[in-house]
Formats: sequence, structure tokens, C-alpha cells
Amino acid sequence: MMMPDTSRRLLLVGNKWLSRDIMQAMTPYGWSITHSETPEEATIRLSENDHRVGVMLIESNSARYQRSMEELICRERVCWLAILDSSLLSHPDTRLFIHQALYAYQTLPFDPQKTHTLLESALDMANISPTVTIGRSWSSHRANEYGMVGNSAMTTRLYQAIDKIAAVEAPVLITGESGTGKELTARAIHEHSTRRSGPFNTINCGALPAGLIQSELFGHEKGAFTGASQSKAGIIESTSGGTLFFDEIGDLPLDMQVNLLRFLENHRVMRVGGLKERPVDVRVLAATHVDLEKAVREGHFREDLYHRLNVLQVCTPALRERPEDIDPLARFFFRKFSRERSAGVRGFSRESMIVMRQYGWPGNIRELVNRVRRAMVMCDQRLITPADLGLERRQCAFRHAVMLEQARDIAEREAIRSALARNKHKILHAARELGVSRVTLYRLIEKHGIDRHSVSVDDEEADQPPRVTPLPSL
Ligand SMILES: Nc1ncnc2c1ncn2[C@@H]1O[C@H](COP(=O)(O)OP(=O)(O)OP(=O)(O)O)[C@@H](O)[C@H]1O
Repeated sequence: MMMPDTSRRLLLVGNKWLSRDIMQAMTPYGWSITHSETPEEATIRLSENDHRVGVMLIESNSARYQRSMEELICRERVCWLAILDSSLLSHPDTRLFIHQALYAYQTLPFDPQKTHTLLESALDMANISPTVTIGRSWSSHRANEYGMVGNSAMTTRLYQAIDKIAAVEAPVLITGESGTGKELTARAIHEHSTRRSGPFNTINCGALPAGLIQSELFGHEKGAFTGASQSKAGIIESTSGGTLFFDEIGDLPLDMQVNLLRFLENHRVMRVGGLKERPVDVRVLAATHVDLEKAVREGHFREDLYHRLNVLQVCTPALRERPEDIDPLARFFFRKFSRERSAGVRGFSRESMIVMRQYGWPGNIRELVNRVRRAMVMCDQRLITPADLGLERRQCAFRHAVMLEQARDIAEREAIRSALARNKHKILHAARELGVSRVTLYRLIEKHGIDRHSVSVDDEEADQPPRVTPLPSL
């Protein structure tokens, strides 16, 4: 009989009776075995001892049980196996979890010889690298409490802005390029606010049929127009107690802008053909990917509505400004689409990961979603290649040059933003710190689309024409 070897520590999680059989059968092979009945208890055992191999005895397909197992395997550097009844494999989520997050599995009845072979190879795997963790990559497969994926500094700032904005009631303007997550941000604000139990509704302002906008938004009374056989509440009224998100607010026709402004000021709606106004408690969020200030200058958007909506502003950063998020996002969508497709494709090749990091993503996260989805269909090997993603070398070689320029731009924009923040948004002080003239700093602020209103007028500038200075953007 072999003596227990402390480098061969095995953690068993789950059913007490089966664990007893496994302990009895595996100890003679030199394994030092600890048993925990629950994943929570197993987490404590892992923090006490350095285990390299874990076996989970999967007993249920329930989402709650699976979540606790997922949390466990994402936490520590352990190579995980599963033993389970074959009936549990009929559940797609369990199959996916085993396939993507665990090193291997075995079905019951328990076979000591097979388990021994698997444990040995799991230990070899764990010993290849001190950081090996089959389960850890699984953590990037789950969206966070904001329904989003990504932990870059820029995305973390977005989460912080969502928290602050969710705690108040004022309207919000969400700006950002197309596909950067403006709608997700609006949802996250709603979900984190006290309105979370109320409805969240979206109006796509560009898609509303011109003749019906008024009644869609404000509702109508019976007989108000041909075909109005019943009274009907509009979407504003139906969102009572919740949050209404105006997507592409820049597309709202000018006459409707007046009505929306009135609603934002008195929180009352008048149905088409109605005689009395009704009070409605709705929070309004709006998003745009166009420059609304420019639209105001060109007369396409009402300035008063712009200021009413722009009380709080949050900007969703372009994906090229947060390249650290590309890996976790790609893996997240890979997992998501694995549910749609049989499990032949195992992941991304190293080269495709590199290429994705180098690519400029003009269509942002929406483009990444579409490319990953397409690649999973096109891929006929185990790993997705750059060609499957439609990102061949030639395309990317060209983008290297773009990347350098982008990198400079990002660094310049960050330096300006930080200097402004450090100098309480005083333009002259920030310009001095950056070693440029005030005029140059204004030009750079314009170039990078930094919110000019967040810049205060310095004392020395008092002779300049006054500028409107709303609240700084978050
Ligand atoms: N951080 C994120 N994590 C996971 N998925 C994201 C994230 N951000 C955006 N997405 C996904 O990217 C896609 C585009 O997001 P969304 O529709 O919110 O963008 P948008 O800025 O509103 O786009 P548009 O301006 O074109 O309306 C959606 O599928 C969304 O689920």
C-alpha cells in the first residue's frame, strides 16, 4: 500500500455515501483526500489546503446547484473532474458545463480503476503549470450583475457611472458609437434603480411610423381617428412605475420633441383625442450615436430638449478603447452560441485571439458577437481560426498601422481627461500641466469629442463670451 502523499491532495465535493466509497478505493493509490458535502464548505477547504485536483459528485441539474459549483471551480487553481449519473447528461446546461469547464467526467457506477487513471492524468495536467485551472476560464463565460462582460478600467468606470445614475431620478443621455452597449447600459440603470420591479420599455425612435408616433407614445381615446375603436394607453403610460428608454433619440421628429419636452417637465400625458391630462411616473433614458450638439446647431434637435435630457450623461466606450475586454467577451459569446451548436468546436486558436486583439472593431461589441457566431458556424476544426472570423492576416497587417494611431489617440485623450479632472476642469491650468496652449487644448478637446461643457471657464477667460456649463458627464 502506498503512503498518502501531500502533493496528491484530492478534494471531493458532494454526496457523503459515494464519497466514502471513493475515499476507500483511492487512498491505497496514495491520495490524501478531503471531503466537503457542499460547494460552500469546499471553498473553505480549498483556502486551508493546496489541492491540485478536485472531483465533484454532481447530483442535480438545478440552476442554483450548478451556480454554486461554477463559483467553486472559478475560485481556485484546481483541475476538476466530475462523477455523475448518466441521466444528468441529458440536460444541455450540464453537458456544456462539463464540456467547457471541467477536465473530464465519469458516469456511475463508480469504477475505481478508471477514476485512478483519470486522477493521475488530471494531476499531470495541474502540474504542467502552477497556474493551470481548467475551470477558471469559465468565470469569463458569465455576465455580471450589469448583464455585461468586461473588467477593463473603462468598463469598470461605466459600471460605477451606472451605480451613481441608478440612484437618482433625473433623465440620462447615453452616448457612444453604435454597438457599444447603450441599450444594455439603459437596462442596467433600470435594474439597479428602485424602479427595477416596474417595466423597462424601449422605443426605437427611428422605427416609429410617422403618422402613429403621437398615439404610440401618448395613447388615444376611442374615436380619436379612423380605426381607433378602443381607447388605448400609449407606451409612456404603460411604463408607469418603470423606465422608458428612447433609443436613437436624434431620430425623433421635431414636433414629437416638443411633446416629449412637455412630458419631461410636467410628467403628464394627454391621449390623442383626450380632454384631460393624466399624471405618469416614468423615468426617461435616451441614447444616441450621433452628435446631438451638432444636431442642435443644425436645427434637427431642439436645444431645450437636449439640455433637459443631458442632465446626466454616460458614454459607452468603443471596443478599441478597451482591448482588455476582447478576450472575455469573445469567450462569453463562444459559450453562449455553443448552446446552439453541437460541441465540436473547442475554442479559439492562439492566432485568432491575437488577431482579435489587434483588430479595430468599427462595429464594436455587436460586430464581435456577429463574427464569433459566424465563426462557430464556419469552423470545421476544433479551434476557430482568423479565417473563420473573417479576420485574415492581410486585413490585420493593414490594421497594425491603424492600431498605432489609435493607441496614440487613446493615450492623448486619456491624458487630457485626467489633466482636466485633476485641475477641476479649468482649461488654463490643464493646458499648463499638459504643456500646450489653451487654444491647442481646445482644439484637442474638440478633436477627441471630450465633453466641452465639462470644462470650466478660468478667471483669466472671463472676458470671453459665456459658455453654457451643465453638469459634468459621468
Ligand atoms: N459589455 C457587454 N457585455 C456583453 N455583451 C455586450 C456588452 N455590450 C454590448 N453587448 C452586446 O452587444 C450588442 C450591442 O449592444 P447594444 O444594442 O446595447 O448596443 P447599442 O450601443 O445600443 O447599439 P446601437 O447604437 O446600434 O443601438 C448586444 O448584443 C449586446 O448584448
